[in-house]
Amino acid sequence: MIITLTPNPSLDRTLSVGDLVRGEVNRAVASTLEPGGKGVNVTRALLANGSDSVAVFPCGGNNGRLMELLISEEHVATRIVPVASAIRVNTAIIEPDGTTTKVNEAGPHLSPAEVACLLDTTEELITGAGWLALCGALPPGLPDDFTTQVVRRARAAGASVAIDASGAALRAGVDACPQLIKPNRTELAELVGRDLETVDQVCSAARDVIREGVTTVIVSLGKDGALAVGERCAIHAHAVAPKPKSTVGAGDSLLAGVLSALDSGHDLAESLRTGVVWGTAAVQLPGSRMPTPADLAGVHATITTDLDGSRRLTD
Ligand SMILES: Nc1ncnc2c1ncn2[C@@H]1O[C@H](COP(=O)(O)OP(=O)(O)O)[C@@H](O)[C@H]1O
Ligand SMILES: O=P(O)(O)OC[C@H]1O[C@](O)(COP(=O)(O)O)[C@@H](O)[C@@H]1O
Repeated sequence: MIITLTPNPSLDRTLSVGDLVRGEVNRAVASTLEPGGKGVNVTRALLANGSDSVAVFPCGGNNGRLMELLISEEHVATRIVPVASAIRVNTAIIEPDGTTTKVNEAGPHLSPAEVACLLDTTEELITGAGWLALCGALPPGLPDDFTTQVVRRARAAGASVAIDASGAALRAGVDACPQLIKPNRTELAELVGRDLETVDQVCSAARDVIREGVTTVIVSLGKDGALAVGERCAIHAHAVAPKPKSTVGAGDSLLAGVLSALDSGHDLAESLRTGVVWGTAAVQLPGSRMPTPADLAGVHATITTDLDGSRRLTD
């Protein structure tokens, strides 16, 4: 069982446009509205592929009512913590060449009582679960050490912890030594405080984080695939997306695939391969739709431990 915690969920509006012109009226040629937020997406992907998962998140306001409706239409298993303020709407604008511009709202202020309820609800569910995935930005006003508190409670309950966050929240999470983090290249560069241009530089940054007490670092690299780095290994997996439609949710799908395989007892290489298949399948779906087994069937990932360290990364 994999529990996800999304402290700042969202309604995800994805708009496909012709070439985006700043300062002009741009007409959408297609649009989607989906329940979102990183952990919510991880649970959506897991459930769509037969893995057990429950999404924990705060939900309030008119946006929250719509979120609950969309979530129930998709039969997503949830433990919702009711809050007074409205959850956010995040907008992604996709141009014909795939360029994606995201505008993410800050999200609601949660009261101390609401934060305590979110922590207690999560703690109650993780007892007996294999993994807790703590995913996405923190809403305003939530202390950065929220991440640290979550990791400590999960470990005390015997669950392994995966974090997909950025900035100060990721820093605080790393300080509590989770089993796994899933930064993209930009997030890892921010964490270690230096630019990462090559495979070797990414591996060396991941090893710095591992020396701090994280067991595994999965670095998502867009069209370059993903790297898994552990204390004694570095593995690269890659798959081609011939017809990319939307990268929104690809990182969440990748993390879901990795956790699904790890939770089923697979080794790190097979788990990375699974994650890259799930991430690449998500890229070929509109909006933040999560892949089903039929979507995964056509994707084949290659995997290697013979890394081309000097290779410059493209994304
Ligand atoms: N254009 C693409 N072509 C093929 N695979 C992709 C592409 N973009 C993303 N992916 C796959 O999805 C995964 C997650 O995407 P990425 O954009 O790196 O994550 P994030 O959304 O967290 O920044 C990648 O590791 C890769 O496997
Ligand atoms: O919590 P953040 O960092 O603002 O990100 C939230 C957004 O990320 C998403 O989970 C998509 O994430 P990825 O594209 O990284 O997989 C959206 O559903 C959501 O709008």
